[in-house]
Amino acid sequence: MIKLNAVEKVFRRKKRPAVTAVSNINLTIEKGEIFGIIGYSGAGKSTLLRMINQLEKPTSGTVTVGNVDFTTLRGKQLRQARQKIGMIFQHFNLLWSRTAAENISLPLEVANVPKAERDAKVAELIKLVGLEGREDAYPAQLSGGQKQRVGIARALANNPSILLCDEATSALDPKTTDSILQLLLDINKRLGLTIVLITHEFDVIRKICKKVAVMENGSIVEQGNVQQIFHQPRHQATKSFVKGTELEVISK
Ligand SMILES: Nc1ncnc2c1ncn2[C@@H]1O[C@H](COP(=O)(O)OP(=O)(O)OP(=O)(O)O)[C@@H](O)[C@H]1O
Repeated sequence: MIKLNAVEKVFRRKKRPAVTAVSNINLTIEKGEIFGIIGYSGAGKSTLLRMINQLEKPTSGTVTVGNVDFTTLRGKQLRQARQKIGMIFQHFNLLWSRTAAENISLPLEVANVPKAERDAKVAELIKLVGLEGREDAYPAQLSGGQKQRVGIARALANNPSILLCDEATSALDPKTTDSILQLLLDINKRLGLTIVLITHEFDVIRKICKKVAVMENGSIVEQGNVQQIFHQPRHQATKSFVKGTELEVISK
């Protein structure tokens, strides 16, 4: 379980006014759940997501993962705890000089996993994300969807229990988006992984998420079950996200 308690993030800048990116967030994400956070640009979604794995330190409040208060962790302890949280990105963040297999292997190298074990794990992950035959391709030779599959495999290398997705399908066309969402759903079911995703598209939310939080100006303005929010949006921001979305779901 992930629990955010009264979390706030203020960016203080030299000679310019401070920015409150996130204020007083209280959020509980259950183990094994696919949880979506939706909001327009600047709402504070990325900052909130990055506070879960402490890429951003909250200015105040606590972030608890399992029974561990992540906000108190530093150095080696934090690096070890972070291995249980994988992350994928809108622009994939792959190393262009490494093949697909070498990109996936990277976190295992960092964790000092012996070569034979690394190779076996990479082969297993390549299969899991459907990239058989593309192991030796460089990112420049892969489609957007294939690049994101490499990103997902790399994020899963250290057997995390949580996957954070930062606008993971925003750079992809609708068909490829669906195939990546289907893959995330498969992984969630097969591995029991908790998935937290941020997006500005309600389509993404309704296709795979069970619960959703709507953000505006750094705050959560509405949250709950996706179906319920889809049928009865209360806040103006939620209404505008829901408008125009059809009720069609990838087999959950
Ligand atoms: N490092 C930073 N320094 C100063 N301000 C920041 C920093 N990071 C984010 N902000 C500000 O915090 C607010 C929230 O940004 P954030 O990126 O979390 O929003 P978002 O909802 O993810 O939007 P987007 O999808 O455009 O990234 C914005 O006003 C942004 O300019």
